[in-house]
Amino acid sequence: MSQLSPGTGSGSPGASVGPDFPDLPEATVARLPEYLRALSNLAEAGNDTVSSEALAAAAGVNSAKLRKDLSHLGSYGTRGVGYDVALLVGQIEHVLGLTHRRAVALVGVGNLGHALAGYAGFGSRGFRITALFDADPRLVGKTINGLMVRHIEHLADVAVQEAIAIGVIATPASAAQPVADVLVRAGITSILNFAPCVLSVPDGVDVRKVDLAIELQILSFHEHRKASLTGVALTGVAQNGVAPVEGVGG
Ligand SMILES: NC(=O)c1ccc[n+]([C@@H]2O[C@H](COP(=O)([O-])OP(=O)(O)OC[C@H]3O[C@@H](n4cnc5c(N)ncnc54)[C@H](O)[C@@H]3O)[C@@H](O)[C@H]2O)c1
Repeated sequence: MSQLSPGTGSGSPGASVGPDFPDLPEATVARLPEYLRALSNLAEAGNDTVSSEALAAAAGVNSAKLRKDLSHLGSYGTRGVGYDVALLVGQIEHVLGLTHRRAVALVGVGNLGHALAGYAGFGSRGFRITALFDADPRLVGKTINGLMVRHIEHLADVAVQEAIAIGVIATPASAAQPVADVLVRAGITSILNFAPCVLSVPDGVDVRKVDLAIELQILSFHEHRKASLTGVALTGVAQNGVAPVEGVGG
């Protein structure tokens, strides 16, 4: 991992951000992993510095937003040079708590869980799946990617022994709440839920949800809107002989 230097960006006017960044907007936090991914690619390609415009383009955001986000970290870059890639990687890793790899437990090793357990790419991004659990006796004892599937009833003990930091739920929705309860009782306070349901958890437990169907439904909405705008424009041509407006539906 890179050297940490939070708040030491050149030109930082008094870098008021504290070590825990209590005032970092949630939307900024959500974009930091994108910046980190882009910076890692730039570093791999041999870049020592990067302009805000180039980094913004690589991360898919506008450069004013990127500069504002990075200013929260006390990172302002250097005029005419841009940002120091290694320094910025270190700052973002520090803010995201990625300076040591966190142990992740995956519950439910069916179709989705099996694919997640077999994915080798998490390691380079700060995580390692270290424990697999299922309730199906036909799966318990099997090995996936070098890890043995254990019965969910052993989760509490394993969570303590192996310092599990994050629990991932990939069970059917009907089992997700009881599994979340097991994770919470085991002292795990961060849960990533793939099951299509809302989990009820005590204060202090963070739940994030991944739902491809929701993403597809949002894209469907945009498709629907583009189609109806095109329809309106075409109708305009047919009825009025007026050319459709360019760039609709962006
Ligand atoms: N978020 C997404 O985009 C997305 C995409 C695909 C699937 N999913 C969801 O992911 C979940 C898993 O899908 P799948 O296709 O892998 O299902 P699956 O049926 O193949 O696998 C589910 C696994 O969970 C295990 N399980 C059931 N109850 C359990 C319990 N109490 N404790 C531990 N393990 C238990 C089962 O034995 C099984 O191995 C579903 O909720 C599905 O809707 C989400």
